[in-house]
Amino acid sequence: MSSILLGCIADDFTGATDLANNLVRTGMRVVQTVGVPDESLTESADAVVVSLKSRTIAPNQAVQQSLAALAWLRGQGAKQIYFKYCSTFDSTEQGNIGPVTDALMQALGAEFTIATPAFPDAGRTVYQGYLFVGNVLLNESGMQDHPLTPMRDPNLVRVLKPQTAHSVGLVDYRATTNSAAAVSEQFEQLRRQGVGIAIVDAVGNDDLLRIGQAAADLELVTGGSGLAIGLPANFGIEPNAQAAKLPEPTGQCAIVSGSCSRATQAQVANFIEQGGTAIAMDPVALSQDSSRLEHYRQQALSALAVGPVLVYSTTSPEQLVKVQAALGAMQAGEMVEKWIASIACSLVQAGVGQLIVAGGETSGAVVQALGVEQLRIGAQIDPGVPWCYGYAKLQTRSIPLHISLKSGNFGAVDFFTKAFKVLVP
Ligand SMILES: Nc1ncnc2c1ncn2[C@@H]1O[C@H](COP(=O)(O)OP(=O)(O)O)[C@@H](O)[C@H]1O
Ligand SMILES: O=C(O)[C@@H](O)C(=O)COP(=O)(O)O
Repeated sequence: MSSILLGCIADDFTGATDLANNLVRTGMRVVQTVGVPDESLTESADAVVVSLKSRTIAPNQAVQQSLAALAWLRGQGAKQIYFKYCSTFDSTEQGNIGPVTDALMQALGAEFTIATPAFPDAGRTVYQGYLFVGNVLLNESGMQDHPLTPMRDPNLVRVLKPQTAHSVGLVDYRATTNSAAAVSEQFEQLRRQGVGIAIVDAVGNDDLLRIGQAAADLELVTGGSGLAIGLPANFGIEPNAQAAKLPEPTGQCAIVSGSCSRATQAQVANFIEQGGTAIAMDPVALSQDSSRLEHYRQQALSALAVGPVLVYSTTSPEQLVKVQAALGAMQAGEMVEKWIASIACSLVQAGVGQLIVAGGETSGAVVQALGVEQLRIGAQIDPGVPWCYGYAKLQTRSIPLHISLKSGNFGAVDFFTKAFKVLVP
């Protein structure tokens, strides 16, 4: 097996498919693994994205898992390492963006790296170090109400500083809108000043291409998935339509959603408006009476024959606050993830062959419960969200499955209906 070029570590599962999607679109052959594989890669690939579920776990565990992923990727010959986190810089006060970046830098002997969450195709831009989502600042975008990582400061230099032992700097738009040479020059200047991590402005894809070119010699790059569009060219790779071909879809269609992001809320509402069958979970009632889970499961299984069924815990910020007050934020998150994962497994066992999962944490829980080990990346549905293909390993069965892991804030309002149409051959 030939060596891989780019080794990627993603802090959640939707983020991993988002990155894999951008790499495939720029011509790389990509394998996405679920967790760190036990064995060497068995197929040829230009890049491997190791999906972790490390965004909101304790920093020391996130570091440990990321270093294990790094060791495996280096074992596959990776020439450059890419740490992928959310384009909305999702982190708690402790991390995990800072601690994981520090640990990877140390392990790689890297004195300098970049932090580039910008993803203009999905409306995430960075200007003077301030992160915008669409036309509003990060802290006005709904991310201030995120269940696990509320983002209340849009200034990324300020957000990153308390999370890292390195000095944090900024490469601003004057360099990134100018030329790759100007960006390289800024990298050098900051490095000389003792800066270890530079937030990098980017408002358009051309900026990302220049940043990518300037980053060719960095051992480690970090960011959202947008940065990926500028990297394959450094390895002489060009776009190639064949890279996104998947087998034909089979089975019934279902959606499970534990995402409380604004975009998902609108997508759930739209699915219901269009007449789709939707089953709402009530976490507080469920925590008091576990038999409700069986009730939801039976409802979902009976509805499958009629058309795509949606099972969701998606709720408004006001409701979320109430549930979290009753159950605790992290505890509620874990319980809901477990319940949704359990229903997803039943749906797949009952014949669902096309499954959409909304929410990064939720996707991690579902993919792990399904026993999926590896995913191939197919056509993009909306920016940042492709269809993927893999095998669920449930009891003794290996079940082929098309699965789409939708980041909370990604996707058009009709995503839950449109996605299945994209898959039709
Ligand atoms: N109704 C709810 N009450 C409390 N927590 C919830 C509820 N619905 C979902 N959650 C939790 O909120 C978190 C959502 O995170 P995630 O799946 O990454 O989606 P997103 O980031 O789009 O909101 C998960 O841990 C999920 O279990
Ligand atoms: O970079 C992004 O925005 C996504 O790839 C991502 O990581 C989103 O996470 P969730 O909103 O938790 O799905």
